[in-house]
Amino acid sequence: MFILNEYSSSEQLTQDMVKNIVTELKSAVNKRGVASIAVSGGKTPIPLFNILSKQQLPWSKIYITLVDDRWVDSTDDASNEKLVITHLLQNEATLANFIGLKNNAQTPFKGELATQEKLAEIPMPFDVVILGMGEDGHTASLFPHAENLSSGLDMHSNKVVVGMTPLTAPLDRITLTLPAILNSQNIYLHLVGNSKKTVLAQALDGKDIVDMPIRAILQQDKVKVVGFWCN
Ligand SMILES: O=C1O[C@H](COP(=O)(O)O)[C@@H](O)[C@H](O)[C@H]1O
Repeated sequence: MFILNEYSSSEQLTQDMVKNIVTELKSAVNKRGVASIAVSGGKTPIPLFNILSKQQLPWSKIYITLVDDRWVDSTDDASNEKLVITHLLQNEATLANFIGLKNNAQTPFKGELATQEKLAEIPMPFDVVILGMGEDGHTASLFPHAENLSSGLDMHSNKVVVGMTPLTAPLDRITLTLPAILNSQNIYLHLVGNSKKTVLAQALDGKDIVDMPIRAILQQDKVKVVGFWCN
């Protein structure tokens, strides 16, 4: 269940994604009193965060977490938490409830349980999960051929997060597991650039999830996934 929306400008793409996110979060607050969203890190979502942060929403009823983070301090430039603090938890969105994935454990593997306990505060299912994709076919921090990938993909593990040591990128990570990502009303895949479109075509063309973990998102039938792409 994957559809791709293509845009001729990044401004149009951002506007449309923001419109969809605002609609879903407002409707969730109206229905259950609270809403939740899990966002990606990386460079792609920065313009989206800047505009989303200015929207009039009942932010104090909205819970925000990350789909993944590098196991670094939240003041480190490589931290996705730092990115969210700098670009999303600003303007109107300073009132939002943010729960990060990093804790004080020495490694993400040792920190899994404490993060899972923190995340118990988040209203589930997520109303929106925003995913990105790396040029190696990773999404969140589900990395191709990583030692712990099978644990992240296990639909019966009862784990919300797992540690991950990528073979194709630096730094240990913590990531939402596949069942946690799929426990969402909406999944949006945010892609910018021609090279990401080529990688997407490769992902749609094959079946091996260990080669390209994004396939576990694109080729499932539990949740509709909407792609937003522009060059
Ligand atoms: O490592 C990561 O990369 C992906 C893609 O990042 P981008 O810079 O190409 O947008 C991102 O979705 C993920 O959250 C991040 O940790």
